Amino acid sequence: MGLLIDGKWVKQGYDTLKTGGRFIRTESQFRKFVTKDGSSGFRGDSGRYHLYVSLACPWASRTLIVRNLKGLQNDISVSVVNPISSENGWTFEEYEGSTPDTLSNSRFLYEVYLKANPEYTGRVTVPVLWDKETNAIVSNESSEIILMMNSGFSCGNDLNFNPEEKKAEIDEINAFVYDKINNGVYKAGHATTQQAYEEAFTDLFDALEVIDQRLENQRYLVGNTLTLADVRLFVTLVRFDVAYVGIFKCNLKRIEDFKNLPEYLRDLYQTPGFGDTVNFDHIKNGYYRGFGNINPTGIVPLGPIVDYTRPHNRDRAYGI
Ligand SMILES: N[C@@H](CCC(=O)N[C@@H](CS)C(=O)NCC(=O)O)C(=O)O
Repeated sequence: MGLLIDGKWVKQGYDTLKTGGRFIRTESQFRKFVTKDGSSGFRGDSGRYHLYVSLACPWASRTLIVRNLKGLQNDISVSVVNPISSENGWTFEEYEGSTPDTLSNSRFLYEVYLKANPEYTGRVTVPVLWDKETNAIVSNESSEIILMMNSGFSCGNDLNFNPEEKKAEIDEINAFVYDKINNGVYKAGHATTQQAYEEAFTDLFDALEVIDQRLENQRYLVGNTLTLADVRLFVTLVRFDVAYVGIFKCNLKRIEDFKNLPEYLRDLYQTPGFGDTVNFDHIKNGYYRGFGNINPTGIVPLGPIVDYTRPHNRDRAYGI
C-alpha cells in the first residue's frame, strides 16, 4: 500500500495514529461529470470512456453493476486490476479474471493517475473513469460515476435507477448505509484501538438490524423499485460472509443469520447485472492478501462456502 506525493510513489499505509485509531477515508479528488449534452466538457458518447476496476473492491463493483443495468457494456470499456494490492498499489500483473491496461498498457494503476496529473498527491484508488478524448480522469468517486452512468450517457437504455420522485428517500438511505455499513466494515476492520473497533462494530450491526427490519415489508430499500441504493448496499452484503466476518472482525452475525437480508441478497445476486460482477476468488484474495497490516501471513481461509444462486421468495412475496 502507498500513495502518490507530488507525483512520486511513496510506500505508506493508512495512518490512524492521529485519529485515535479511527479509519478516516480521504476524499476522492477527480470530480468532473459526464453529461448527455456535454456542457461539462465530457459528453456521454459511446466509446469515449474507459473504466478501471478491481473485482475485489465494493466501490468499483458498484460501477460495473450500473454499467450492466444501463446496458453500457459495449459503450464503456473496462480494465480489471490484479486483485492483490501490492507495495506499488494496484497492478496489471497477470491473474485469472484480471486484464492488462488495454488502453495504455501501464504496469501500475498509479501511472494512469500520473498521466492525468504528473504532480498528483493522494491515494490511487479504483474505480477510475478515464476520458480517452482529453486524456483525463473524469472521476475516481464511485457514488458519482454511478449517477453519470444512470443519466449522463446518450447510449444504453432509458431505465432510471434514481427517479426524481424517490431521490430524497434514496439519498437518506444512502447516507445511512454509507456511513454505518459500506464504510462501517472498513472502520471496524482498520481500527487500531479497541474503542474505535467497538464503536464501528456496534454501529454496523445496529444498522444491519434496521435495514433487515426495513426489508420485512418491501422488496427493495426504497419500496418495490430497484434503485441505486440497492446497488450500493449489495456490494457490501455480498462480501460480508466471505470476507468482512473474518478479516474485518465483523462477526456478531453473518448476513446469512438475519431474517430478511439473506433472501434480499440472493434476490439481487440473481438479478441480471449483479451476480456476474461478483468474483469470490478476487474478493477473498484481495482482502486476505492485500492488507498485510491486518493479515500479515496472507493466508486465505478456505471457507465459507456460499451459494447465492439458491432460490428466494422475494419476487413472489411482493407480487412483482
Ligand atoms: N470514495 C472512493 C473510494 C474508493 C476506494 O477506497 N477504493 C479502494 C479499493 S476497495 C482503493 O482503491 N484503495 C487503495 C488506497 O486507498 O490506496 C469511491 O467510492 O470511489
